[in-house]
Amino acid sequence: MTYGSPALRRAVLLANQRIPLAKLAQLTWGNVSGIDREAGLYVIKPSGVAYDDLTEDDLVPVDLATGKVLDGDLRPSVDSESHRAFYLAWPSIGGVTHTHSTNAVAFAQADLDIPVLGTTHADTFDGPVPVTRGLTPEECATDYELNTGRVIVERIGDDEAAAGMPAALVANHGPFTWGATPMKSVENGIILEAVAEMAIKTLALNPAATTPQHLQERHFKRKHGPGAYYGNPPK
Ligand SMILES: O=C(CO)[C@@H](O)[C@H](O)COP(=O)(O)O
Repeated sequence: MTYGSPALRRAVLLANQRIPLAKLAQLTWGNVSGIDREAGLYVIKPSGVAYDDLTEDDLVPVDLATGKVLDGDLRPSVDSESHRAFYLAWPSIGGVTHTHSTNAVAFAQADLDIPVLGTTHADTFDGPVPVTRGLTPEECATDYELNTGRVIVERIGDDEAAAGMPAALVANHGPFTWGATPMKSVENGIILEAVAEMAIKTLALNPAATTPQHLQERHFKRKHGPGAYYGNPPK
């Protein structure tokens, strides 16, 4: 029995192959998954496999409820449990991406939210892209990857909030992004890296740079619809 439809496997393969094309990761420092909620599973990039060598058959099917591998000899990405935490928390998402893209990781390592410094950011993210709290020693010692996902869910909030803020930075680690499809989650990773680089350059030119709230909201609602959620969960 093959777990995960050919269409899902194709979508997840193409999304993973977009990571090196968009220069979001060195080596295999990134992974994408996609979910089939009816089947109660998601498929994810296998751990350590080069993007160039990746095939649809290599993708690892994982049981959503238990996190157990359903078939095959390859290990799922080490971040599988983080992906699973998002699928369990947010029913609307269909894909998750994790990368180590340089500028987003710089903000995660600096323990800084990515501020809204222009409409490029506001078009996609409804406020500053948050950095999470650090994991406690206990959270690091047990269920590390699941707890990594949990601190993001804790910081972002419910399904509606996750739609308005499809990204977060894990403190001292790096970005996770999500979306309605696997490819959308990668595209949100591409946008995140772009606005992180723009923010670093903007703040280097003018440390006092800001964007008026009314302009931020206009652009976010223009992109997401007038009724779209706006207002990143308060710290
Ligand atoms: O976050 C990390 C390591 O810090 C991971 O994303 C790895 O960089 C990729 O691991 P695999 O997906 O190959 O297991």
